[in-house]
Amino acid sequence: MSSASNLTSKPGSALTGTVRAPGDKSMSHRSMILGAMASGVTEVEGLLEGDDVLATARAAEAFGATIERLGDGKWRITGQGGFQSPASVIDCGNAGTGVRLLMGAAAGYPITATFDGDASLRSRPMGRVTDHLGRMGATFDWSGKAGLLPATLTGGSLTAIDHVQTVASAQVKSAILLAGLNAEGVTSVTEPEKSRDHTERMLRAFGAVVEVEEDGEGWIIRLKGGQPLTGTAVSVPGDPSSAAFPLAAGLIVPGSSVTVEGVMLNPLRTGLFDTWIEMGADLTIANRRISGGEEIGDITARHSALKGVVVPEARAASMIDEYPILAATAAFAEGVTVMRGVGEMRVKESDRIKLMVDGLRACGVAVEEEPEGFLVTGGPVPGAATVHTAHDHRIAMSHLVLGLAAAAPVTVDEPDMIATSFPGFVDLMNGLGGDVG
Ligand SMILES: O=C(O)C1=C[C@@H](OP(=O)(O)O)[C@@H](O)[C@H](O)C1
Ligand SMILES: C=C(OP(=O)(O)O)C(=O)O
Repeated sequence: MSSASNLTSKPGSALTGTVRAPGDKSMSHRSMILGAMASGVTEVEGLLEGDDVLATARAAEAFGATIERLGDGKWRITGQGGFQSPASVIDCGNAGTGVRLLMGAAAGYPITATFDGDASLRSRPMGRVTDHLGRMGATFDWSGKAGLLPATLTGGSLTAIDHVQTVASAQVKSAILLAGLNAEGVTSVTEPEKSRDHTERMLRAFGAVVEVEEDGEGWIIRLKGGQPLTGTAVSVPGDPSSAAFPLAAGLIVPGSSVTVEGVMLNPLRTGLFDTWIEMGADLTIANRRISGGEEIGDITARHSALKGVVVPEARAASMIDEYPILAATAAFAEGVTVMRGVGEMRVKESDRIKLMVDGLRACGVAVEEEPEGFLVTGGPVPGAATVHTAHDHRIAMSHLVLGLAAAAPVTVDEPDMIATSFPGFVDLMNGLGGDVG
């Protein structure tokens, strides 16, 4: 039985068919923020209309942009070439990307803004961004504990910094680069391990010069302050992090064959697909093409006999949001899947290592927890559990997919959070033949 407070997936039927993944969440946030910072009109197609991005759209409006919804996924942003002080608190909801990038963007302007979010966002570390924005000259007032929302930012008169990343975080890099756009001097971010580069790519599309120097496994990104942005057209491809869920069902439910069209294939986002292929997945990518400055393709996943693997730690940044669904598929693999070097999972919407360990154990899967990782041993998956999701969309979707291939149904609590990144998830899965309700 479905209800507002839970959602259940039942095993039994194969999933077949072709679907489109919702628009990429990272690019959708960035299109709203850059569109609001720019002068003139930005037209976006394929925008993810998930709760996180809608919160960023409201924030962009509060900072002075005009935001219009023209149709499904089609939005127009008319920017004023800068931010003004908002009249009320900027509520970023559940979105780490939204709040961290907005803080970076706002820091460059002589304005004051208070940022807040839901209980999950209030528990996530903001110091990783605000410490560096503070070094550039922004100030933060914390109404509660320092480093945790809510926080009031006063920006303007920034000076460029050279920042060397200690964790591979695109949110930290992006916040610093967006602030650097309105700072005196050249801002640089050195990444010993590359993180997703959507901000750099989109800044260029809006007319900024962003220099990238390869440096061993990583790179150094440099941006001169004082560059204006000009509105442009943005086409948002399908989100690989969302495509992962129907594809995972295709791999683990017997008799299935699922195709997801138009999935972004930026190599800084496709670590999960590489890992599945190493596990023996029948995963094929067809029709590779360029759209909106990114390579995209149509991915087909067929039911496969998977084998456990050791996921290279260096791959973590390219699949950090995908470990929960990887763990769900690893539960059906022969042998052990080792996921280490993923301590960042503990500071996402929930402590995702703990939530996956608890959820998989409740479903009868053998799991070992480590401080910075976890190990899943595959085998028959009994299911027959109610899993606590701590309001985390990816924890919910991962266990619902697992339930489609388990021996007995799996229920998750608080399914409304799925709309954070994947509104329409239930209908999409059921349209393929799944039983989620
Ligand atoms: O920049 C982005 O759009 C994102 C970066 C990642 O976070 P970190 O930068 O904290 O690794 C990822 O987990 C998040 O879902 C989206
Ligand atoms: C971690 C995520 O998002 P954010 O950091 O934007 O809340 C996610 O979508 O899995």
